[in-house]
Amino acid sequence: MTKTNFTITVLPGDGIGHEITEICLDLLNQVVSKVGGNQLEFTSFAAGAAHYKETGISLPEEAMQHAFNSDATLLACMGLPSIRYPDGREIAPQLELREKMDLFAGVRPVKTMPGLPLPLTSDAAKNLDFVLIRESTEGLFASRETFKIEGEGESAAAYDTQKISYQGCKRVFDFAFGLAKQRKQQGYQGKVTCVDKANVLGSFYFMRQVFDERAKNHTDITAEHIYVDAAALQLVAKPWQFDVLVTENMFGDILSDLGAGLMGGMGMAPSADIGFEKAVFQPCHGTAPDIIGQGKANPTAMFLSGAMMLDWLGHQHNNVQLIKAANLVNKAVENAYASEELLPYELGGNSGTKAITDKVFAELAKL
Ligand SMILES: NC(=O)c1ccc[n+]([C@@H]2O[C@H](COP(=O)([O-])OP(=O)(O)OC[C@H]3O[C@@H](n4cnc5c(N)ncnc54)[C@H](O)[C@@H]3O)[C@@H](O)[C@H]2O)c1
Ligand SMILES: CC(C)[C@H](C(=O)O)[C@@H](O)C(=O)O
Repeated sequence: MTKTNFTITVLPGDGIGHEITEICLDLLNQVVSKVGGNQLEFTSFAAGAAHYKETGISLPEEAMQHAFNSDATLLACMGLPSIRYPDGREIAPQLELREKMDLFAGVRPVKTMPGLPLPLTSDAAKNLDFVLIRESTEGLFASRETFKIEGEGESAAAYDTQKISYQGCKRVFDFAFGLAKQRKQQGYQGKVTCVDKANVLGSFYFMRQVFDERAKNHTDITAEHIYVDAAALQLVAKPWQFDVLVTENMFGDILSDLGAGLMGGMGMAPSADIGFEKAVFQPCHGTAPDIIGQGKANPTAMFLSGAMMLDWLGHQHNNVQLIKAANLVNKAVENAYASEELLPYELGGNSGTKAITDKVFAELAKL
């Protein structure tokens, strides 16, 4: 029997997370009841930098357990630059979730919305549609808790060590090829581009060899490599050449913000961290300390992350209504921007949280 009741762990986090979470839950409830047949049960937990400041704990065990046992987790954003662990690093429990739940594929779509004045003005750039897959459990982030400083004073040196494992590469490359295959059936190029720095670092040469080995199992998909510096150039010069990009954790962190820039800002960029069974959905953006409490937070990335969650749940459970609900959210957002009535603050306009939310709900009601 098809599953119809879904438990969702909700982590509003810090900063603008509190301004975009409730409205996203309202949107998801509305769209799910519109298509009928399913129910979402949300349970919210405090976690993040402010919670750490108050309690000394960034991610309560109860929240972690709930995330492990629920059908999916929806997270807004966490971290505040003024709140840090004693070693100077910021509070970032989203990294713990990715690692402990083995969410190795950070899926970060770059899809532009017609109707927005984007930084790249060529016609091709107005219709970007590619996906960056960020390996999310190892890479340079792997040593974040064990970094060391050797020596003292002017002879001190700090070391972070990158980890690129065979298994870590294999699973994320297979995921990328699988996604390219699915997309090819929908008319996309059928291409995976591995982004590395194999001209300088042995760990990336190792990663490239695993990529080439996995590519042999997917001969219907074009496999290519690009160095990360060249990728940064090409993402600005001709981003439409890409279909699926796959890369190391830190490179993916950086390039996905570049991708957000192509879409019109952080408020437009959704993401999903996906493992073999579990997944966490959250916008790419942070807590935006510069705009907290001003009504300027763009909820679009959160809405689209919620849609990614519905789509993932739909495919996991063979539930066509949830896939339909995801498509409706995507369409409502697209129509909202296509109206040319919205211009988010990040693009120099004055459409804030309320204006964007009202427009998306109005467009959803018409579908
Ligand atoms: N996934 C996450 O939870 C996540 C991601 C990035 C940064 N962070 C944390 O957030 C804090 C701030 O980091 P930052 O300033 O480097 O990145 P940020 O993404 O919070 O902000 C970068 C810029 O984008 C704008 N912005 C971001 N989201 C927006 C939205 N939805 N609507 C409108 N404008 C938006 C901000 O106002 C700011 O000018 C830090 O503590 C950082 O560690 C968390
Ligand atoms: C805040 C930070 C820990 C996080 C990351 O580096 O993964 C963020 O930049 C992201 O892109 O999700």
